Order: sequence, then C-alpha cells, then structure tokens
Amino acid sequence: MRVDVVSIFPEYLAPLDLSLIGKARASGVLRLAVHDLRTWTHDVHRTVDDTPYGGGPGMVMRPEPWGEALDVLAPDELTPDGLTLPRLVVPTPAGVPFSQALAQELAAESHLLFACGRYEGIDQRVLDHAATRMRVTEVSLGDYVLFGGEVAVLVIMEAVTRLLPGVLGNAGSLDEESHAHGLLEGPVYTKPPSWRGLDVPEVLRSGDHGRIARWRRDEAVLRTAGRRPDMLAALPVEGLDRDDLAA
Ligand SMILES: Nc1nc2cc(Br)ccc2s1
Repeated sequence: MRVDVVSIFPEYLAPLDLSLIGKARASGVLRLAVHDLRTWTHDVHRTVDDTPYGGGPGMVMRPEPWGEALDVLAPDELTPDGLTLPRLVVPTPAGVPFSQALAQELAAESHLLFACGRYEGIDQRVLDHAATRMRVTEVSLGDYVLFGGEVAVLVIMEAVTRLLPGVLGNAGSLDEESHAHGLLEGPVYTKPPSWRGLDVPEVLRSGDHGRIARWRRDEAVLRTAGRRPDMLAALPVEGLDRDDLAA
C-alpha cells in the first residue's frame, strides 16, 4: 500500500517511523511519504491560509497549494509504478465516523492520500474539485475538535496498517479483537492463576475449548450490552436471549 500525507506540520507524523508501522515501511508492505504543503506555495512567506469569505473567526486554508499538491500526488495519468488514483482521506469533525469497518475498507485500497487540515479547515473547493477525479472520504474520529488532522491521521494509519497482511505476527488475533465481529472483546487473563486474592475464571483453565469459546462469546455479548448497547442492536445474537441481557 502506498500512502501520502500532506501537512503543514510534517514532523507531527514522525511517529509513523516507529514500531510496527516503521517495520511495515521497512518491509515494503507500506510505502509512506509525508509532504509539506508549503512545498506548493510560491510567495516569500509560503502562505497557506487566508481570511474566510463571509467573515468569522480564524483562517481558511487556501485552495491553490492544495490543488498543486493533489495534481502532483494524484496525477491523472498512470504513474511509473502504474498506481491508480488514490482515495483522498480528509480528517474533519464534520466527517463520517471512523470505525473498524472503515479501517478495513481503507486497508483494501492500493493508494491513500491524507490531507491534514488546520485552522478552520480547507477551502471546500479543494474537496469538490478532487471529487471530480478521485474518491474523497471525510472522516471524523469523534465529536471533538483537534488543532488539525495530523493526530487523526496517526490514529487512522495505526488502525489501517495493523490490518495489512504480515504486519501483525499472529493474524488470528485480528479475528478475536474488539469490533472484529461487531462485539467488544471480553476480559483477558494471564498467569498467575491467583493475584491479590483474585482468581482467573475456572473455565479458562479447564482445557475445555468449546466451553471456553462459549464463555468468551457470552462475556463479549454481556460487555457489549453493558457498554455499547448500540452495537448489539445491529447484531443477530444467536444462542443468547436478549431478555437475559435486559435482566
Ligand atoms: N476531530 C477533528 N478535529 C479536527 C480539526 C481540524 Br483543524 C482538522 C481535522 C480535524 S479532525
């Protein structure tokens, strides 16, 4: 997967050199490049923002630098490595909620291009013009406002990269984690069997794998019912009476 990130604070994306994402880059599974938006400015002050039409507080990111950046990073003609046009991902409080399902969708793309907004946001015409050439997805991490999109890109890139083949050692863990089957993961335990008077549930030490699987499923459903009933509503729960959950 190829990923390009455009930001006025490229150093914010330095954590993408670390840990498993760094390994994914070293192995070639992930080819990531971070670009400074000011590369595509031409005035002495390298201006990327201006006052908003219609008045109001703050500044808006100018369309010209973004337009030139997208022309270079998402050229209409096929690039030497034959990549198709990227999917443009724009973190914004006004976007669609990010989710494991969207992470899975993005992980299946061959080329992602992240645009990190700052100030009051990016001139809308940048997204409108890009949408005439490529798929544009505005993504929200939640109902709160950050200083810019960079931190959101770090979150999205971590969720996406861990889904790429070969990145996580034990691929099986992908199947069991929270949200993998529309449920929250239940409690997990390791040695010692007793710690500060608290014992590991007997079932987990029984060696009865069928009983263990049922127990884990039930715990996941109960935890989800208690913490995220909204997730349960969308899930056919076989083998567990919903009335039990209401009890
Ligand atoms: N939750 C979020 N806040 C922001 C703020 C800006 Br400015 C750009 C992107 C995002 S995503």
